[in-house]
Amino acid sequence: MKKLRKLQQEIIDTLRVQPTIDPEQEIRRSVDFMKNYLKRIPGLRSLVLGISGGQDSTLAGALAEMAVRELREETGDHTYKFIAVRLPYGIQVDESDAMRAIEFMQADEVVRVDIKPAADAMVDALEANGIKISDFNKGNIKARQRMIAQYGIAGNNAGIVIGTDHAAESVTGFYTKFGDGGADIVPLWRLDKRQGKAMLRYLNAPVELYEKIPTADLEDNRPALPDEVALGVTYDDIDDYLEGRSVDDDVAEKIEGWYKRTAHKRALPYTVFDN
Ligand SMILES: NC(=O)c1ccc[n+]([C@@H]2O[C@H](COP(=O)([O-])OP(=O)(O)OC[C@H]3O[C@@H](n4cnc5c(N)ncnc54)[C@H](O)[C@@H]3O)[C@@H](O)[C@H]2O)c1
Ligand SMILES: Nc1ncnc2c1ncn2[C@@H]1O[C@H](COP(=O)(O)O)[C@@H](O)[C@H]1O
Ligand SMILES: O=P(O)(O)OP(=O)(O)O
Ligand SMILES: [Mg+2]
Repeated sequence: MKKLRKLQQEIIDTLRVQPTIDPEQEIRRSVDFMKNYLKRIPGLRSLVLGISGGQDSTLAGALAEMAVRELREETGDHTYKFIAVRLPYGIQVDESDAMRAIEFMQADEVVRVDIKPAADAMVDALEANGIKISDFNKGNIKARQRMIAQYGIAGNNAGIVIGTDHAAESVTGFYTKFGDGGADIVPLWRLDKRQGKAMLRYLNAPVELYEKIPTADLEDNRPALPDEVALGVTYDDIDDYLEGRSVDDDVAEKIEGWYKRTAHKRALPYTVFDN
């Protein structure tokens, strides 16, 4: 068998990815993590998460709802809740998927905030100062607007914000820094894309939600652009790499290129003590 690349092993160790998982065990692990976190910090009462209609937020939302439901039953405290947040930029073409996801997870509360007015206002204000905002840059402003909305809701509900970052996104830094990357707890961290899929399958989630093509859907000019097109590498290859399988050298180099370029996203802001 081909020996693992040195950086591949380092990445696997850093992101704590397992080559295989037992979906039931990993569901329990994430749910217990969220329950314990809420129990340990006095005053916290809610979990807040944006639901896009994609795979990751469907999984994180279903696990969050399980966590608060179990907490309510175990403690008798009925103030624990999960708030699902719809954050369309105007009209979202796959709105029905998002609502199907919310129905599947049986969210306690649903809040809807259209991020378009705020995102557009920010772009206009910047452009009024002569700063030309590209469509790509605007995409990151949309993602940060979603973060702001979720923190506004958390602040009003003794809540914390859940992030959906997982190993297959973390390795390429495929998220907006302080946008969807801005969160308080990340219950899917350690899992790759197919492992998340296996967990949704175990939970009997609607197939169309976990077989859906992953997209950040941030750009006006390229709506629903598949992550795999933006990245130039498939999730199957990323998952193989993270599970310690051998992949073609050009694939490994692409993944490692993303990993190195996005190191700053996986770190706290740098200080004079950093190297
Ligand atoms: N497909 C889409 O629709 C779409 C649209 C926009 C963004 N995205 C994805 O979201 C992700 C976000 O894009 P991004 O990474 O360009 O933007 P980002 O905002 O997440 O990160 C870039 C910012 O990080 C900081 N930074 C950059 N290099 C740094 C360094 N070496 N040290 C410290 N800080 C540094 C700078 O502030 C820079 O503006 C990307 O993976 C992108 O592909 C997707
Ligand atoms: N349209 C959306 N509504 C609510 N929440 C959203 C929306 N788009 C993205 N999100 C949240 O951001 C993360 C990351 O999305 P990616 O597709 O991985 O870029 C997603 O899980 C939602 O929590
Ligand atoms: O984060 P989500 O829920 O939008 O899933 P995906 O990354 O698969 O689009
Ligand atoms: Mg998505």
